Amino acid sequence: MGKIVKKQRPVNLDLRTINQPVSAIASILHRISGVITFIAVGILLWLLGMSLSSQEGFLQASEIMTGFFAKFILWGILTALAYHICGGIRHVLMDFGFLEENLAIGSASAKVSIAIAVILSILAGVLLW
Ligand code: HEM
Repeated sequence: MGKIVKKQRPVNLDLRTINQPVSAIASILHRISGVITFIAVGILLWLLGMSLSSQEGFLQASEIMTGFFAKFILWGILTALAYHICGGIRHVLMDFGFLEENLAIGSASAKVSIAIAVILSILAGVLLW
């Protein structure tokens, strides 16, 4: 006997039209910040290699880092790293059972990690400019 399935089921797969809970936003940001951090490792190693190659290399790296665009990229990297670490610590605390895994704690800890990352991002901006 076939299953009885409602023909008009609610289907909404357009993520832009779904009101995402803060924990979902925190999760998406954690993935994006992880990918940015991964790309950043290459950029920072390239810069480190240049600065250690010779005296001229060091001056060249210093020169690159005085530009607004380079500072903006570095600020983005530091912001992504700050958020990734905050979100990562939240994950670790949940995994070890220090934070209860329920909706209220999940939402509150997501808000706290985003807020701390915003503060660290502002501090990174102050440090760079
Ligand atoms: C070079 C440094 C790092 C890079 C490139 C990096 C990159 C990534 C990437 C790409 C993911 C996968 C995200 C996903 O699939 O949703 C991830 C996950 C994760 N990262 Fe990092 N990460 C770095 C440092 C850190 C640090 C310092 C922490 C600790 C605070 C951390 C904690 C985590 C945790 C807990 C997860 C798993 C999250 C989950 O279960 O959804 N990561 N990382």
